[in-house]
Amino acid sequence: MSVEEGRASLLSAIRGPQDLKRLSAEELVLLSAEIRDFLVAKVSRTGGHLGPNLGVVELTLAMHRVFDSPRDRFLFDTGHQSYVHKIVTGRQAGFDQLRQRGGLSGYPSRAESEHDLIENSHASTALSYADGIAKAYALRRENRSVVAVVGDGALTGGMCWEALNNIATARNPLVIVVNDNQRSYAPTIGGLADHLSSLRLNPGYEKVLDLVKESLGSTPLVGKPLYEVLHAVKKGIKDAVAPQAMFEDLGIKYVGPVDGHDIAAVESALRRAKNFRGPVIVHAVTRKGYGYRPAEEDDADRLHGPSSAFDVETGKLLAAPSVKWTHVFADELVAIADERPDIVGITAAMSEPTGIATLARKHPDRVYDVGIAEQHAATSAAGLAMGGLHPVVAVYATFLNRAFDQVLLDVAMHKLPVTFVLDRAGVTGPDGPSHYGIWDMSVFGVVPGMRIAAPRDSATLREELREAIAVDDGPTIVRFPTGSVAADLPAVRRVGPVDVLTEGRQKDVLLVAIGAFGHLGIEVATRLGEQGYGVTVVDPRWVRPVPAELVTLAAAHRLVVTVEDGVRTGGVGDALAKALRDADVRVPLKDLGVPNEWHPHGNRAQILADLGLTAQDVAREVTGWVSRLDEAASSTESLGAEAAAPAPQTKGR
Ligand SMILES: Cc1ncc(C[n+]2csc(CCOP(=O)(O)OP(=O)(O)O)c2C)c(N)n1
Ligand SMILES: CC(=O)[C@@H](O)[C@H](O)COP(=O)(O)O
Ligand SMILES: [Mg+2]
Repeated sequence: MSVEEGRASLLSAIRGPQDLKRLSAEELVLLSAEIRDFLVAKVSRTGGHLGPNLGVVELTLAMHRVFDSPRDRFLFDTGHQSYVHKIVTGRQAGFDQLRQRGGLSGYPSRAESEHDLIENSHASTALSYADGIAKAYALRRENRSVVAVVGDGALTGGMCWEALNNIATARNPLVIVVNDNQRSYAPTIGGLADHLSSLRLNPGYEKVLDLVKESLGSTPLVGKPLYEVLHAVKKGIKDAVAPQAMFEDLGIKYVGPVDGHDIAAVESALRRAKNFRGPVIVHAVTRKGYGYRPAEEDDADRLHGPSSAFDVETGKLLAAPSVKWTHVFADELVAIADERPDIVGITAAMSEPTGIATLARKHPDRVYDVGIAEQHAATSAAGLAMGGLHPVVAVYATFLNRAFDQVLLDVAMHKLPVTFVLDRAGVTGPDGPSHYGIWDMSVFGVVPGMRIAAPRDSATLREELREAIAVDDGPTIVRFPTGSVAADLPAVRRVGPVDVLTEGRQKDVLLVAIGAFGHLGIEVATRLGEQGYGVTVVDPRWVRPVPAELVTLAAAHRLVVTVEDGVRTGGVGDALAKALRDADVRVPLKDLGVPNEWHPHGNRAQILADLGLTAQDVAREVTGWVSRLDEAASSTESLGAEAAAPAPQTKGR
């Protein structure tokens, strides 16, 4: 059988993990190569997390050969590295629709498979889940293994250490596979990364220990003294060769480092871990993008997550480059930082994706990468502000959710000048519900003293970023969506902070188009204008607290409609409705936005269409509402006319 034929037959014969257990060492090597070919072939057409998954092929195969999923539970921290797990658990066919509406999720999905558990794509959660599950199995006396795969990047997240603290004292059997590929997107930062490299660079003290045991001969333990000698030797060796094996000092056994691409070595380590009756870390050293040269040579992020189809030969995206919201932000931030030495940037392990890297290239001493640690990012920003600087914290909108308390009490309560720039705000899409950035205008809108800006295009992004950074008595947020920036949309006039984008001859509808929905608003006004209705479209620019000028504008119209790329519950529409009530302005308000639900993966445009957030759908809705107002008005008029006219003569009563 040729290698190619050999390859073609192996993967196609894998229907489930049981099929892995009968493979020989040679077949496993062939299968690993075939899986890499499969990953590159499929992800090059759909986009997705290629680098992380190329790095866990052998690791995942070894896990499924040593343990028995789904009886034994597999937890993937962040979940972006679960493609191989999906391939060997019966989902190869789904990869043609990876991350597409109705297709395979890019993360574990309980709806897809009994083998999947954690669906949240936010990092650093797996060990907490694992601690809980292990406690449940202990209490229920269920003899099942819990295996958590956590990346070196995810380990920089605080929750991991909260979990390890508990795992150590709970002492339940629990296998923690540290997938140490030395990178998040960029090389993983911090003391932990240094510690892992110190462990990588030292021969595992287990190996040295084995050498000592061999040199002592296979003398059976003849009693306490010899055991104590051996144990003292082991302690000394550990201190000598793994100077800071902090995991063991925490009370968690450490196995490794092991070559994460050597299936036999990983299996051996996992079997030891499986048989160890307590918490154990298996430190697997892997390479992100392993086996695919364009990924291995990608200095930016080892092809961490190409957002769409790419050329297999080069790894380069096929889509023509466009100006992204992120680029506009990054350029303006550098311009501002050039003018103001007090401006510093913070990223949570996403320097390139958020544009902070652009600032770092110009002012390397004024950028801090805190690791995947958004809570720390917020409160260390508070510290930087207390120290006289104005930090700009750039994160994806969804990731700031976990730092609500820090934003509320460490930043806002102290009235500190920190600007949070939320990229990927609103409906995102391919990464599924836990990546939607739809909560910020509601959640952070309630923070006293917080001011939130939602630019509609490049010009307003630059302008509102400057306005935000100029605020020195409290926090600000500037939020914008994923993808290409909208074409500039000039205002016809400005009322306070509010831009009027167009106005009709009569004031039938005030359409409040928030953020990137400015163009949608203009199109809706055009459609309604064709039906004879006058629509004033405004962009508030600063959306929380809602500008008082919106109340005044509303009072002059028959109907107010708000459209926002965020949840309706507690959103801008809700806040404006409250403002109208408080001002006793009795104009009906209809708020359009994202329902407060879990929305599926797909692409942004499709999802917005599914939610009725298109110009055509909004125009149809508004037409219905305003024509009902007409009907009500005309029936009131006719009722009025009837009331004025003599009552029609009726035959005696
Ligand atoms: C709370 C949170 N912040 C940021 C991210 C974005 N993110 C996704 S994967 C990743 C890097 C993860 O690095 P690591 O855990 O080492 O996994 P690897 O990709 O190296 O396999 C980051 C920062 C996230 N998913 N969750
Ligand atoms: C899991 C992960 O890496 C996410 O943060 C996400 O995939 C980023 O996607 P985009 O940068 O393409 O929005
Ligand atoms: Mg990593």
